[in-house]
Amino acid sequence: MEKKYVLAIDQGTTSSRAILFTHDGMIHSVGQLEHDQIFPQAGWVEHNPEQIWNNVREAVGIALTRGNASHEDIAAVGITNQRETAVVWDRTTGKPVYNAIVWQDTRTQKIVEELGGDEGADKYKAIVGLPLATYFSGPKVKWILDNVEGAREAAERGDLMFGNTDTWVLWNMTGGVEGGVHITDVTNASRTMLMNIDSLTWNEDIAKDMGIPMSMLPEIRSSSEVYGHGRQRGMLPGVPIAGILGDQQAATFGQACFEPGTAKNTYGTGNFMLLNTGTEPVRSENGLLTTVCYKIGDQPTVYALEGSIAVTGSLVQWLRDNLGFFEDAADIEHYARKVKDSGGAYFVPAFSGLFAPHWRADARGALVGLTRFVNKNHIARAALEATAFQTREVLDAMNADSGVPLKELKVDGGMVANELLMQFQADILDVEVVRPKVAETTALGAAYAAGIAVGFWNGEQDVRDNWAEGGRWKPTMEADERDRQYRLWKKAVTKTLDWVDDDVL
Ligand SMILES: Nc1ncnc2c1ncn2[C@@H]1O[C@H](COP(=O)(O)OP(=O)(O)O)[C@@H](O)[C@H]1O
Ligand SMILES: O=P(O)(O)OC[C@H](O)CO
Repeated sequence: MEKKYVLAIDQGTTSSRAILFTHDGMIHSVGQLEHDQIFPQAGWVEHNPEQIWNNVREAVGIALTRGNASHEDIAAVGITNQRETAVVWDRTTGKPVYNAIVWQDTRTQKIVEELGGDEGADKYKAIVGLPLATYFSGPKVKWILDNVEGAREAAERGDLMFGNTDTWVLWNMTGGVEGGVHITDVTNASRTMLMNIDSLTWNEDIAKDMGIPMSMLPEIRSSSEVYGHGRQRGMLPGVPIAGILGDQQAATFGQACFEPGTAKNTYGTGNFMLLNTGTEPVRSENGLLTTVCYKIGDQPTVYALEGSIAVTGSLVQWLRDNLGFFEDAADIEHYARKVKDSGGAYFVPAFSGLFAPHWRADARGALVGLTRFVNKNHIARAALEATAFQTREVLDAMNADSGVPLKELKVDGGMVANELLMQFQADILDVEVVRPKVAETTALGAAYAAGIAVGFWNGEQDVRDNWAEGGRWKPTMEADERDRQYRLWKKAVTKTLDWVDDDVL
């Protein structure tokens, strides 16, 4: 029977999506379920891995039903995921020993400082391409082994497994305790702080420093090959699972950023800009991460520089959920449009400290420039502008590292529906901003990786051919005004630094 679709599973920070894609890269059907955001204390963010797995299954069921499709129509499954979020589970019971610790969680601050010692944040940078920070999986695994009763002993006996959510979903899909495969791909492994960025193998010395037994670590594979098949009792019996990419790398692939010097920026819970740097890892001098972009089968590994911003869309959620500003995230545009500017207010959402290019765990959020003139509309606008300013900081770092200014920026993710933000983004960057027709590039990238592995697509040229422009914003702001606003933004950032003392969370 001829296969009609590739199924992508996008296990994101706020929801899990299942999407069936047709051969021309169009969406056929979607299933999507949100999961709980668990905040046990200030700075802590957790997810329930069992809820995530249940949601993934249900989302797949919905996508199949809505698409009037069965497993027999599906050529392959690709998995993409929120990266760094760490799950530790028991290989004999299949039960997580603790909730997943999410990438935004800052509880490992002390662990990170202790690991760095006199050498500080750059201790492992030459090996793994990353600064020591709470963001990455390794310190989160150490926290679980240090703090969950019996976990370290169980890990040392070889009973525990670690994975980002790609690995957790794949293990369950392929049978769980009944023979599930324990595998991750190079892009996810490059976010753990445990993988040597040049050799693409686990670094035993760093794992030892973090007290993580090697037996917990999944096998590292390419981003596009058959890892296993859907379990017989599941919804996808025998279907090859053939692609894994961290969600930001998947979006880069789905946006056809295959040439060195091409970049995309994804606007979701946070923002993540990736610049393809070719087949050699480039070390940043300006606060960016060196990461694996993708590896297709046995083709050469492609690397990227990444600027990760922790809080962008989640600031919109925060205004909605914590302050009750509006009912729906999209409504922010309605309020922001009521005013011509932010009325002098600048909102620096350093809720998880500041990520790229600052890497300052001691920062906390601040709303500055307030006068009695400022109202709800100005704050809504300042929140959107914060996303654009943070992106400018990252783009400046990328231009400085690469020496070649970016000509245009491809964008995707939930926030790019916001036209006001897109125009302001082009204005503040002084670069054209381009949105593709299919904005679900994350899921699409994972679908391509899987479809290429099984011959459903021939390769990168198919991805290029399917990419189509959906919208473009050109800069219109005067240079003086752009410079003035960006100068004030940078001043606002300085107000957030050095906030956290030992007795402040
Ligand atoms: N029209 C909009 N304007 C501004 N922000 C939006 C809009 N629509 C969605 N968002 C924000 O985008 C995020 C969702 O984007 P999505 O790409 O689905 O996120 P993720 O993959 O991180 O879960 C949410 O944080 C939400 O607040
Ligand atoms: O799930 P998203 O889209 O918020 O992406 C999360 C990133 O992978 C974190 O590094």
